[in-house]
Amino acid sequence: MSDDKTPTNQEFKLEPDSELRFEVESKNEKVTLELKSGVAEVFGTELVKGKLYTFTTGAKIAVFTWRGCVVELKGKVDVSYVAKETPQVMYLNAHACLEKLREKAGEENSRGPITMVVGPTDVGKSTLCRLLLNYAVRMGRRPVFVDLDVGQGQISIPGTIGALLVERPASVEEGFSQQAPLVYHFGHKAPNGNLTLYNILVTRLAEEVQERMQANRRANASGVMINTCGWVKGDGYKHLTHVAQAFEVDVIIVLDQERLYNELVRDMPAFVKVVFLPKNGGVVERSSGARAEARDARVREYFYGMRSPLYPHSFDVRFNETKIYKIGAPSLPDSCMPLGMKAEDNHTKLVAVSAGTNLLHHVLAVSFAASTEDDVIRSNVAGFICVTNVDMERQTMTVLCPQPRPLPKTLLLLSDIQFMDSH
Ligand SMILES: Nc1ncnc2c1ncn2[C@@H]1O[C@H](COP(=O)(O)OP(=O)(O)OP(=O)(O)O)[C@@H](O)[C@H]1O
Repeated sequence: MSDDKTPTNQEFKLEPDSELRFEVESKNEKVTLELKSGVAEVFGTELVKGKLYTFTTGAKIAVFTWRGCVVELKGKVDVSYVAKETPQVMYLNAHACLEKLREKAGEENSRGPITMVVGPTDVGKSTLCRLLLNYAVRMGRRPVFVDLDVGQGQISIPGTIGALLVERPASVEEGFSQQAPLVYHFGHKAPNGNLTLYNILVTRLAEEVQERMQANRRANASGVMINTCGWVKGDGYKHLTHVAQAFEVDVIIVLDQERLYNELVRDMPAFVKVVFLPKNGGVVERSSGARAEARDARVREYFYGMRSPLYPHSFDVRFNETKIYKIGAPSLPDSCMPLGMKAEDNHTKLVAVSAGTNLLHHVLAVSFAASTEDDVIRSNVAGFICVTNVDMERQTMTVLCPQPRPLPKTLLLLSDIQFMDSH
């Protein structure tokens, strides 16, 4: 293992069935990867020989080869080593089993496998979803990717859940293409921020995904891959069983935790296949600081792009031109609630938010709901804006917005997610 942090220009010869793992940690660092010969892939996406792939600070990458290859890394990597022991063959077997179910679904014109990947934090759930989706799409499938991880998800920004039709393998550097995802606003970075709302949104997303799949035969036979949060104990476990029920899952892949595996085998109906897979030893544990940075980076990416830059607009909006709401009022004991209402109802209550400094640096979701008459909670969102300045004297706020003014005349939903625009 090398972690001397000196600039490197290293060539690695990888034996079949091994992987090169590396991390870029230093600030403002760029590392390029090039496949010199042989065949290799990064989380299921094949590398193109001679193409330079650039990775920046925070990247934790594994280059895996089935048949052997030579790769070169240029730049300062903080960690780089070759691992011969990986669970890749088991992951490939899982893919082969899913493929069988897809073939059967194609022949019978029925629904392909609905697979959910679960496990504690930092076991490689997102990476396994990406790998299995990439393998599926490389076989000509069009699976749907559902990301329920509101903290470290791969679709849209933190504080949301969403779905995406995967039509091509993920880009090695940028992940899956974010064209036209279906996104619901949750507003918290963990499901326990409002579990009642989270479960409602999961049910809503499941219904919508099902509907859209029925209209697309190829996607229907390809099935769904669901990524979940690493919250697996107590209420966390209950929320997983809710997801399984809402999506009517066929397969649950449990990464790393035997206890969770046994609980699910015990509690799931017999037709749900619960499979245990070991985690890849290369998966990197992330501190809460690193998680917060990753969330920040996702919001920045939403507004400013990643490799191909985006140019968001910044303009002033008068307070009286906006309708801002928040979902969920503070909890009250049942005894304090009006007759016939439960404390839970408060969690889904739409509360008007008066504009002021309370909005500063907050992300606001632009809902498709035009008024409170609509089903605001269950409406998906068109996009996001961020409040970068508040002027109480002029009663205006400055917003960062992907589109030029004016803001659509729909409701704005306040999120707990904050973003400091340092551009
Ligand atoms: N084989 C590997 N070698 C090196 N790094 C890896 C490998 N597999 C995954 N990683 C990295 O480890 C980190 C954590 O992986 P991942 O996000 O898949 O875990 P997770 O279980 O989904 O995490 P979370 O608990 O946040 O949902 C990611 O940065 C990923 O790029």
